[in-house]
Amino acid sequence: MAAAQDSPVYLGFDFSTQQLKVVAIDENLNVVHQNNVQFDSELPEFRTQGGVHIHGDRLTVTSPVLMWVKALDLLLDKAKRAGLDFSRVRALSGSGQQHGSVYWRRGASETLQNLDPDQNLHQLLQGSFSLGDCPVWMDSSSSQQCQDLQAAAGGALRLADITGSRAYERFTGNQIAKLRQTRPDEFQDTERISLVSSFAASLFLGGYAAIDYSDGSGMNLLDIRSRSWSEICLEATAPHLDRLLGAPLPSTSVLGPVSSYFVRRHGFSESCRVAAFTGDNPASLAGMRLQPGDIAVSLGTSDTVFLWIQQPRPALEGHVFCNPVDWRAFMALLCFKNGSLTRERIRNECAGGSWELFSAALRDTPLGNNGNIGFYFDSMEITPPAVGVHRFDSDDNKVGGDPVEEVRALLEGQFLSRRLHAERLGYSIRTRVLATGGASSNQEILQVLSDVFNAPVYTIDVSNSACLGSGYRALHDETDSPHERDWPSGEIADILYACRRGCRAPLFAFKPRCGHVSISKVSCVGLRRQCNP
Ligand SMILES: O=C(CO)[C@@H](O)[C@H](O)CF
Repeated sequence: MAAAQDSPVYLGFDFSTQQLKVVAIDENLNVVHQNNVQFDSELPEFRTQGGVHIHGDRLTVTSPVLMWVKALDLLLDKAKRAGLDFSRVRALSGSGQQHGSVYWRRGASETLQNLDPDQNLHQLLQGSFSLGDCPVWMDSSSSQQCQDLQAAAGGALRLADITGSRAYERFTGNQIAKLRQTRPDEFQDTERISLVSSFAASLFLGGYAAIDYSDGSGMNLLDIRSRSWSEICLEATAPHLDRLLGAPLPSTSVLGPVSSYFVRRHGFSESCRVAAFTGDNPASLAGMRLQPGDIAVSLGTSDTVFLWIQQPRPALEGHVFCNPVDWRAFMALLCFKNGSLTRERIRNECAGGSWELFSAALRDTPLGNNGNIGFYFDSMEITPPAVGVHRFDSDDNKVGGDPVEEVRALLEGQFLSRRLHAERLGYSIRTRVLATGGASSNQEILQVLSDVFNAPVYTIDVSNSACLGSGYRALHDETDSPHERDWPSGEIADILYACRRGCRAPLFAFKPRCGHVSISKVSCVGLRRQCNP
């Protein structure tokens, strides 16, 4: 549905691991434009694989910050050429892969405030970063710093109680500690540290953007109850770290108007507002408008299982973040590093690189895969901390070669693991599973998910809820003065919607304001196999 040419639009950006995406929505929440830049194929000069560089130690994983900057230049040009009129943009927000960190060189603030509209960002910011290759969420090289932080906090459980998580290698505080110890000159030359989300917001603001509570919860530095930096954690990480981070803000904050650079170079309106950016998973939670009892499964580079909770229950596994929508609430999350990259490897090896053959293999194999299952930790897994490929036959004997039908063995292993770890944390799946992320557009993969979780699976019309959630947040948080807004209570409207299999079934859609986003249901076949990965 094309919006009227002069009606306002709202932009949601997502700086994710493999690509930069944008979704434009109108006031009725209809998607009027979406676009993306794939890092590997469209910016080959950075020579990334899956958007990252995996270093020789197989533990250190980084991404070039200038690749993200150049991707934004490219994306804005692509969107403009495709006809998106930036003067209609009333507000924008966005998300970034969580935990990654960006190190602004001394003097960068001055550069950000005085960008020359005749040049692109990539040229203007060439010398603005004290560290060119940024640690990202796939890094697992900061184990020593994790041990040091846990010792300083009084143990793993104490740290989890303060920050929502025990120490994790990918969490930003431990990465900062490692950088200070191993790259002291670069660290000394740093005047500001951003998350990927607040780095992206800074580009649009023309100045350093605050870290929001929700994404800041993924640093092992923020006290999730007081929503302020934990003194114990800051002191254990680096001296005067609060000055480098700036004060955190509510995720619903409006940070200010877009910078004059975007007005003069890209035709944005001077009144266009920038709402706080947040992490990709918190943005997905906003985009999917979870209801109590829902559980969301994001099938992306990482797979995540997350849900909206009212009270924090930190544990030694999984994470509790401040809620991005309601500052009084929280969100629980489990992260599984071996997600789409592992599915793509098995697609390449067992289905000739074709998703259609991958899906056919799932259609042609029975639930439970005749007892064959596998756990594929191509790189060091986060949940559980394990590595390697482990296949089992129907007698639970470890088998070396490819088990019969490895495609189903992979998916049932992945989804059983996700369900088991969620239930171990007390998050039982009571109503429905909301799926998002790239793989959520594959019907056969969703069917396996539905079977394993023994619950109906719903998807939303765009497989990228983080972008959509950011567009919703831009629409909702836009205000005349930067202050915190409560998210509206969404209406659950009961609508009849032909699910993809043609049957008509009463489904729920959320209907914030006057629009609605349709969702489709994948029927639940029921679980016939229990296995303890
Ligand atoms: O580490 C994660 C969450 O804790 C991942 O889902 C990243 O956010 C992916 F970008």
